[in-house]
Amino acid sequence: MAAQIWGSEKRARRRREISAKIAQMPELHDSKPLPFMTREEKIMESARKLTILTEKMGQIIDPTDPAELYHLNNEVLGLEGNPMALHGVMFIPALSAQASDEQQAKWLPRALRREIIGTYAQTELGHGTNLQNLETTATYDLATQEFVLHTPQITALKWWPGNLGKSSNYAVVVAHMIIKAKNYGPHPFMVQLRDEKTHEPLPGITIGDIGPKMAYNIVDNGFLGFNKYRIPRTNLLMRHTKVEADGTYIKPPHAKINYSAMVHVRAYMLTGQAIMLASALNIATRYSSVRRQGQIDKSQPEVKVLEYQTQQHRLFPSIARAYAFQFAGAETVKLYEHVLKEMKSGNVSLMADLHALTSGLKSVVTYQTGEGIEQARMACGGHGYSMASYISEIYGVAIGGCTYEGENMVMLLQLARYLVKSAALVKSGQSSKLGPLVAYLGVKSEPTSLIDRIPNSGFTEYVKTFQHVSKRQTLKAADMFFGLMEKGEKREIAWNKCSVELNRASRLHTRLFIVEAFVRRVNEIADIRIKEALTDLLHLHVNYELLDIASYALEDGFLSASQLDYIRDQVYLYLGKIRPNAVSLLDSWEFSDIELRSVLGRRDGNVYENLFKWAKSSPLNKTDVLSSVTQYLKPMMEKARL
Ligand SMILES: CCCCCCCC/C=C\CCCCCCCCCCCCC/C=C/C(=O)SCCNC(=O)CCNC(=O)[C@H](O)C(C)(C)COP(=O)(O)OP(=O)(O)OC[C@H]1O[C@@H](n2cnc3c(N)ncnc32)[C@H](O)[C@@H]1OP(=O)(O)O
Ligand SMILES: Cc1cc2nc3c(=O)[nH]c(=O)nc-3n(C[C@H](O)[C@H](O)[C@H](O)COP(=O)(O)OP(=O)(O)OC[C@H]3O[C@@H](n4cnc5c(N)ncnc54)[C@H](O)[C@@H]3O)c2cc1C
Repeated sequence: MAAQIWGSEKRARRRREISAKIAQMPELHDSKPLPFMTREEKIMESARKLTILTEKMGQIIDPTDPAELYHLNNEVLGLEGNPMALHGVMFIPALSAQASDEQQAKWLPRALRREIIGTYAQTELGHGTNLQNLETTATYDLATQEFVLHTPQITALKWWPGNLGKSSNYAVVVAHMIIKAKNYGPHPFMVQLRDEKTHEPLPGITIGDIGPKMAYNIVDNGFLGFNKYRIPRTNLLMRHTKVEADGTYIKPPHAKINYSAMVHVRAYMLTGQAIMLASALNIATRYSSVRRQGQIDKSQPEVKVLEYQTQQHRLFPSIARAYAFQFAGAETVKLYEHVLKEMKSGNVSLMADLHALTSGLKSVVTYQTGEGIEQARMACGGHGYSMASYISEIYGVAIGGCTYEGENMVMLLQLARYLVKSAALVKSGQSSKLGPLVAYLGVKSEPTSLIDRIPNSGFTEYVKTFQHVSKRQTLKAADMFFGLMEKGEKREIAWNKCSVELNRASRLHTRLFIVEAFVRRVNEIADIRIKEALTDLLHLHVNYELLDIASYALEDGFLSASQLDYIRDQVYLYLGKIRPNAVSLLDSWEFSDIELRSVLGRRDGNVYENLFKWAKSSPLNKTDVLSSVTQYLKPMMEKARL
């Protein structure tokens, strides 16, 4: 099963080898539990480990393999981030995709050797989503052949970029490029921020940390202002766009090609989300098979809480989602790598499809991951609320994904644009022009679902039902939009008035894609036992998801009330079937105790003894009487006693 999760037997084996090596290297372990450290201590600890990794990484992993890098990162540095997180996740990908060969030769080896640390600075205090209204400017000075970066007012300060505050000395900065008074829109520039020897900010640069956040507090998200700060013309990233010495602008082959660093993270982050969801569920499911509370049969001893159907209903559909996200994520990364290769050789025809797909997936996956982790926390009762579970940290980090790389609602609306265009093709009889991901929009569906009548259809009837509801909602939302415009409403106003319905279509379309990716994977599996276990999980997934969106299928009678009962019964049936495999389905992800960082989720199940040990190690327990008591509470009580 680990081979299914991680993509191949070799990958699963490599993960085990890497974990085993790390287990033997105490210098790479947390020196104490992260929840007991201050933010400064955590950053220090993380930087300490980073320097060891820079020396020894080659002995542990293949540093050119993103999956191995990511595993090493999760084990050693953890999911709260690190002082170089953006260096690997966005700075290097931005240079790789957007810098010319010559620029790459100059900067990439330095970045890869870690001579310099970089980040990706785009969002501003006043604008993040709406890139067209970013305020930072890069004005070309023809006389000196330099760009002058400037922050015209406080709202134009770069705000949020990870590791910008304190750690990075370089950044890819997105600014509006102005040449001879003409604004060419946002473009990426390579900018040195700090002196390479002293790490002091360079003159003309105001920079710092934006303060603590809900999670991710090892990352120094920062602010940055420019005061007429000059960089050479050749610091504009020029793989796709060029500016010649005389100010001539050569436009890129696709208007949004400079957005590739965002698409990179959107494609890769799905796996990250699946891992976080599976981690939280691993903790909750292991704990649920240790925790005994109450009796189902009063004549019997207390049961493991995992025996309760409500507990299973709370956890198991999310286990299925974690697998589904992992499989959909693997497909998306493959597609992304393909499109990136094509883009490098000038073929940009697949960019729109990739953008639409990653926008929808990013939104649905982060939202449902957040939901699943929160349920996992509650499933652990009181101990879930303790930082000893580590679930609250996982939750805080995971839901950051609902916001970064494009706020979820906004990204769903991006997918909706693509769906509406596709609906227009269907309506104008041009279904043959639909791309493969939306081809179903042009296919006539049956009058009713056959889910309960052809139960062994290999999930075909389920897929058809998802297709039906997605198609219907897409065409309905598109009709609403076109209808408003026909009545004379301006396009943007009409769009806004339909946007809730449009986003519903985007979610349904994305959920269909996730189901299809799960079905595709299960169909490929040769090993009978693995196939059986995953088929059960897929049954739970399709029934649970369908129940969740049933109103869309009920309203036009595609599903009947009795079919809904059938679907509900299937959910209960598969909860019971999955119960014996539940812990194994999560243990198969092979998270080490080092990586999980959870007292509740330990592999050995020795929860209570370790919770007590953990509590005793709390800094508050270093002394029996705190100074807050001697200074304030004791005098107060004494005064009251007089
Ligand atoms: C050993 C230690 C090492 C540690 C490192 C580990 C390394 C591991 C390496 C690899 C593994 C990676 C694993 C990653 C795991 C994930 C971890 C996550 C870590 C957390 C990091 C967080 C970092 C966060 C960063 C950011 O948030 S950066 C800022 C992101 N900002 C946004 O996303 C802004 C959102 N806004 C937009 O995208 C746009 O403004 C817009 C909403 C799309 C609108 O754009 P605009 O220009 O205004 O467009 P319009 O003119 O309206 O036109 C729309 C038009 O354009 C098309 N379009 C838009 N975008 C694209 C695109 N990207 N591609 C193609 N087409 C695009 C769109 O479809 C429209 O087309 P139509 O008009 O035809 O409809
Ligand atoms: C943990 C974290 C890490 C980050 N790292 C980086 C980084 O490394 N580099 C970087 O540059 N940035 C980074 N960001 C910033 C991030 O990319 C932005 O916060 C994000 O893109 C959302 O933009 P915003 O904050 O402007 O939200 P806003 O756009 O102001 O969103 C506020 C609300 O307005 C709604 N809204 C906005 N526009 C529309 C619209 N057109 N239609 C409908 N509704 C709309 C949204 O849906 C939301 O409900 C990070 C953010 C976080 C939380």
